[in-house]
Amino acid sequence: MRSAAPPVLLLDSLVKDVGPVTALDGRMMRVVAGLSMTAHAGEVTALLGVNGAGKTTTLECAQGLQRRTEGRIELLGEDPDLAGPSLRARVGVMLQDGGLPPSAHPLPLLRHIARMYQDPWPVDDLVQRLQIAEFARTNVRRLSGGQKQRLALAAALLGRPEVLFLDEPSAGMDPQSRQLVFRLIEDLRDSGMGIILTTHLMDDAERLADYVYIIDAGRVVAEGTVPQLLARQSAGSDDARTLTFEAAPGLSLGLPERLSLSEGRPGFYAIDGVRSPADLRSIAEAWEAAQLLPHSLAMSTPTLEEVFLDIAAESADRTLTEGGRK
Ligand SMILES: Nc1ncnc2c1ncn2[C@@H]1O[C@H](COP(=O)(O)OP(=O)(O)OP(=O)(O)O)[C@@H](O)[C@H]1O
Repeated sequence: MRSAAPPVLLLDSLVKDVGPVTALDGRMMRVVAGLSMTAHAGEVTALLGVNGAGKTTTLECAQGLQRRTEGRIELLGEDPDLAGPSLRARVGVMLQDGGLPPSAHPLPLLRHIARMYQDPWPVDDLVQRLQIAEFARTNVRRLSGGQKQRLALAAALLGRPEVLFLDEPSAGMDPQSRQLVFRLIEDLRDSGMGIILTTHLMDDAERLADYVYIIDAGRVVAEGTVPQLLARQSAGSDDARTLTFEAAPGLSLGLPERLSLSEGRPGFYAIDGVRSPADLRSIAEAWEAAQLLPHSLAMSTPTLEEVFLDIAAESADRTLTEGGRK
């Protein structure tokens, strides 16, 4: 169940047109096409979508960095296009390209930004949590992508924001930096901050997100908690598993209808819909009837990546059908 408290961000039927676009003979292009979502305090809300799905544009409209074409936006209860500096001070933003001055050094930069706030987050604490000391003597221009991201995150947190926007937070990060940043995001969420992030990485969403919106062509095509989205793939049951095994190519098995056999690469099989030990017995009986002992076998639950690919394919089919009907 999602929190009953008012959302920290509400988007209602958001539309954003950009252009005029030369490739469209000077017409406008609809990048966000009626998108609705909410994000709550103490939760990580993830916008998941392929490159170009409209995630960054959506969040830039939400932050008041781009003007919407239509729809309603409430950020901490205010319209970001009409709000003054008091709203900005309650919102932290970490942009994909960092947005940091290239000639600055990390510590003076953080101290300078901290002075803009009445009660800033102590710089030393952020430096320690994000291990910034190890690159403190390097100017922004020479930092690696992951180091820039860590510095940008520290800068976004200095004002102790109530809402934090993160655009692709793990882009360019090595596994250690990613762990560091993810642990901090989890601590921030547990302390009650509302965190909204975009990503096209399923692992990031699976690890961090309390609620996921899957975005395609500027629209929400699926939403839910990660377990809810995974259950969707298993025909509504959280318990269904897939049994994969290797055997000679071109096999056919006499399985009950509820168990479906597919062959991916030749000789690599998957049986979807395995829900009980009785299903395993049916599979073993089918193998026995075919005098087959698999070379290897494994049981797994569907991954968010499989769900995402499935939803993306459904969405593409729908777009084609709708296009065909026009
Ligand atoms: N001002 C603009 N003029 C023309 N096209 C634009 C403009 N702004 C965005 N787009 C296009 O709109 C689409 C959505 O862009 P957006 O950056 O919001 O996607 P995204 O989901 O954040 O992608 P990524 O994961 O690559 O960051 C893209 O195809 C982009 O090229």
